[in-house]
Parts: sequence; structure tokens; C-alpha cells
Amino acid sequence: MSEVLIRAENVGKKFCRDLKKSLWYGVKDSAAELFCREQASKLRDQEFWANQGISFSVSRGECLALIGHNGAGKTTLLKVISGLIKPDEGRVSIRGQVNSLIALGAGFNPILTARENIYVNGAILGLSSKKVNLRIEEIVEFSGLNDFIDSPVRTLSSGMNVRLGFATAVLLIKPDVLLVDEVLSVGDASFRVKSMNAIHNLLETAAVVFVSHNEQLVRRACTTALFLEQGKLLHRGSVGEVYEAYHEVYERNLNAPSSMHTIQSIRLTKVSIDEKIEAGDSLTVQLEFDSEKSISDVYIRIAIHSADHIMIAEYNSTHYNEYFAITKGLNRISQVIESTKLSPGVYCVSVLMHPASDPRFLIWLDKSHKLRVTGQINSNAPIML
Ligand SMILES: Nc1ncnc2c1ncn2[C@@H]1O[C@H](COP(=O)(O)OP(=O)(O)OP(=O)(O)O)[C@@H](O)[C@H]1O
Repeated sequence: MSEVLIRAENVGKKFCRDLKKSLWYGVKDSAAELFCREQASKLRDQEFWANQGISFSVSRGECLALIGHNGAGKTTLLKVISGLIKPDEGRVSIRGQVNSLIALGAGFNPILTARENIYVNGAILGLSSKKVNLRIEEIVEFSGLNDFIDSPVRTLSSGMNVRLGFATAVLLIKPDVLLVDEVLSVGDASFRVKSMNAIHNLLETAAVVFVSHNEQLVRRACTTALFLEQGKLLHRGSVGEVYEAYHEVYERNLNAPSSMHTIQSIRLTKVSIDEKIEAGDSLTVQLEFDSEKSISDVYIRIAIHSADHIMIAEYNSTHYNEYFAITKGLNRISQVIESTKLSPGVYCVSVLMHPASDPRFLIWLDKSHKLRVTGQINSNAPIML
């Protein structure tokens, strides 16, 4: 059995929606703490639980993902683990050195240069400048900042900030526990690959907690996952199992064919869109409709949205010079996207049909159909540059 490095027991954290009340509660809580009085665990006016009753452990060699919809409480939990905020209930115990990458630019002084900030961070971690000297080359090389290493941090781009933060968090001192929030999504693709490889190597000696909405990244990097919903822990297990649970909730919440619109002269009689495909397979969309008039040069757009309603792929028949002609009476249109290149998961599909000469739609199926992509991506192999 590997050594447990993070143990969270019944963790609860509440926030207040009203700033004035929040300040007042803060004063009352500090006073209660000063007089060693027990704090009330029940919610006061405008308060809510951002995390409640969360227990789990993470061992050396384990990369745990926190999965959940926006506002589910992932960042709050990460902040509680890192010690940035104190839980209102329960406790978190950590073994070893913790480094975290939670907010962009956090831990850096904006007026100092990137190099100076590395030395300051080293000093905070108890490293002498001689020891930092031994690692600075590697950090500069990993971050790719090169010419910008002597520029003030406030002048760096957000991507450069993330590079510097990641390189410092991982290379300055090998942490036993690394906490990474969504910040990696700011970096470019090659840096993400580099970071994923660095996390993979770090896992030989450390435990990592990783928050990301990027399912592909999570499946590659993480071994286990927690699914949070409205602050509560809904499911824990392997990444694959937890994503199953996550997608099930998403599927339940997705309103099935409810938003299909057409112009008056068109009447949809049948819509058939693949509901389940294997990763890499083609996707077929078929529409059957009656039209009161003929319309030439019609094109079709098919958009794929992720669980968080972010459009991640779009097919547009004009890019392939494919136009249709609608005739008066019954029409059948079939469109195949040859290789969808979608990762396993649940998506929703929108279809739009336009005449080339008019921006107004003829048929609009607004995220009306669910699409489940099955199959595997190899989540164990390190990513090669
Ligand atoms: N300092 C704060 N004061 C009041 N409410 C807060 C505070 N920080 C977070 N919240 C609220 O707590 C809830 C959980 O927020 P959190 O940032 O942990 O969610 P998340 O799962 O990380 O979301 P996302 O995926 O959008 O980043 C949200 O409703 C958020 O508005």
C-alpha cells in the first residue's frame, strides 16, 4: 500500500452570497474563535455550502481529478487542501511539501522579474540562493521564457505566467503534493504536453490533485477522480467510472428534443442523428421535411457541444463546396461527418440549414440531440513531444 499524503475528513466550507453579511459573519466568527467558542455549523442568512461532508484520501503515485460542473466546489476544495482557506467543518491533513498552482500569477510579485521571483519563491521554501542557482537553468528552459526571464512578471502574458508558475512549482523543489487548478488550459498545446509529462514523472514520488474541464487531459493524467455537484461528493472511483457518472447526470439534465425550429414553409417529418458512435467513427445526420417551395443553394452546419455547452467542433458543408437544392414537397437530406475525432464522452449536436443567399435559418435544431462517444484513449502512456 502506498503512503497516504492527503487525507480529507468530512470537509465543509460555507460562503455567503452577500458581501456585507459575509464581513459581519467573519467578525462574529473571529470573535467566537478568540473566546474558543464553538462555531455554529448551520447556515445563516445568505450562506451556502460550497463543500460539504467531503472525505477522501490521495496516496503517493496517485493523480486525483476533481470533476464537476461550473460552481460545483472544485477550486474551493483545492484551496482548502492547500491551506489557502480554512474549512468550517472537518479537517485536511497533508504529509510533506505542498506546492500549488491555483490562481494565475499567484505567489509572484508583479514588479519583480521572473528570475527574482524564482529566487523569492526559493527563499520562501527554505532554499539558499546557491541551491536555486543549481535549478534556475532547468526552470528557465522548461518555462521557455528565455529572453523574458529578466522582465517584470506584470509584463508577461498569461501563458508565460502559467509556464513560469508551473516550472517553479514542479522544478524548484520536488513537492510531495502538487495541486493544479484549471490554469494549465491557459498554456499552449506544446506546453500542456510538457506539463503532462512532468506530472507523469512527478507521480513517481508525489500525489497530485488536478482540476480541469478538459476530459481528454484528465483521462490522460489522472488515475482516480471525485465528482462534485453543488458542493457534495457524488461519486468517487477510477476516472472512467467517475466520467460515466458525470455524463449520466449531464444526460439527465440535457433537455431532449425540445428546441427544433423551422421557418413556416418547412415542416420537419423526421430527424435521425446517430446517438452512439465509437471514438473516431463517422456521424450521420438525416433530415426529412416537407417544403412549400423550392430553394436552391442550401448549406448545412453541424455543431458539437461539450457537456458544458462549449462548442468544440463545427462542420460546415460550404467548406467542402457542398450545397443542396430543396424541392417543393418531400425532401430527404443526409450528411455524414467522416471522422469526428471526438474523445469518449457525452456531447450534444446542433444542426442549422441556411440558404446561401440568406443568413436566416430554414431549420435549426438547437443542441437538440445527445451524442455518446464510446471507446478508449490510452490514458497511461506518457505524452511524447
Ligand atoms: N470567496 C467566495 N465568496 C463567496 N462565494 C464563493 C467564493 N468562492 C467561491 N464561491 C462560490 O462557491 C461556489 C463554488 O465555487 P468554486 O470556484 O469552488 O467552483 P468550481 O467547481 O471550481 O467552478 P468552476 O468550474 O466554474 O471553476 C460557487 O457558487 C462560487 O460562486
